[in-house]
Amino acid sequence: MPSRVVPSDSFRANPTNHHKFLDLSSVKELPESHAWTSQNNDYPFSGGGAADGSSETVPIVDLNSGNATELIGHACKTWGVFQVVNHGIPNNLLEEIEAAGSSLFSLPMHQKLRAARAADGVSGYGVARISSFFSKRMWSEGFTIVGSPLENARKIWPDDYNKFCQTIEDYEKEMKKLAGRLMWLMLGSLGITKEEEEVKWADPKEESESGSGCAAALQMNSYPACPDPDRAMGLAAHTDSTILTVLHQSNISGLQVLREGGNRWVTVEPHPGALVVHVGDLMHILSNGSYPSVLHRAVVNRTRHRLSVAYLYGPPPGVKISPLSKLVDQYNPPMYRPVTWSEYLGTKAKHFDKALTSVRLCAPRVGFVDTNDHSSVRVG
Ligand SMILES: O=C(O)CCC(=O)C(=O)O
Ligand SMILES: [Fe+2]
Repeated sequence: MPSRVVPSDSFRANPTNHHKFLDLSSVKELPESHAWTSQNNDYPFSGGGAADGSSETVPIVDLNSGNATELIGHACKTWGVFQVVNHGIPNNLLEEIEAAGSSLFSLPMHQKLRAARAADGVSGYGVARISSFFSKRMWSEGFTIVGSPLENARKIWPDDYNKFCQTIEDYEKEMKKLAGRLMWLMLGSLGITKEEEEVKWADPKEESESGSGCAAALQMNSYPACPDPDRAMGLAAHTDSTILTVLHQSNISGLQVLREGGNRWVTVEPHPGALVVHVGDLMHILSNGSYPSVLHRAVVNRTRHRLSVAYLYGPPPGVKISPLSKLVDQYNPPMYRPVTWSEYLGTKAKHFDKALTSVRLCAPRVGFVDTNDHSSVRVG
């Protein structure tokens, strides 16, 4: 279990479970409430991967390669996302977490609802957290774990919660190590080392047994097969409010990222054993705008149930995140004001796609493409 949890008040600020639950796996025709049109999203609705005639794909980085730092830095600058292989997470653990997700989401609705996320709660079963910003509903369900999964797992499986909890615990432990390693590779590529006083909070030595004091949450997502996938949206376009996110997707495609320039969605094709890494908004701030936080979404398909598990990695509570001073000089003033994770989550819950702009101190330099200005995304 992560020893510290995500500051929860800000999650509470955005109650999203007010919708009535619909058992998506039993619906034979797409209801109007779930039918999206171009008015619900300003970005090109179709496209993604080979179908659009482009061969451009999200970079895959081998963590064993001698130049992993450079490759990651380049991927972060140009895409804000990459896949990693040879990441050290055992395959059987990836299979186990997927099986844990399957066993949870395939339960009858009444059983999942025993752990429904309360309107003012942080953990549990419910609709996507960003739902309140959209007038149409998404074709997905989720289960959020902040801190121990025990309480909710017990509600769902009163006599049989151990296996689920053990898998979550094992997975989070491994993810924490990997996320820390990835963060240092990302920062290393910007010339930031563990010696820097400013990033001492991220140093594993700062906290004895369980790695750094960084906090995390686990988000399990389920996208049932959909009778009309071209008009449905699994998870609407967003950036993650994290330092970075490590995403495990089942071997069914659905994740798409907006390519720099903002006019093309590219599918992140599942690659055997690979994990997807997103640059989050807080890494964008730390890098003083060098690394864009990737805008992404999940689309659905007609025949197969897709699962994903996102490990949302952030700084310890109370730590102020601001552009690192090594990346700031008279020509590159700090683009953002300092924020804690909790503060930023509160801002995101209020301003959604305008959250980064709302903590911004100065506009990007002339000639610098602001890949993080998503304010043209129409919400709700
Ligand atoms: O299901 C996916 O591929 C994306 C999930 C995601 O973006 C999230 O949980 O933040
Ligand atoms: Fe995401």
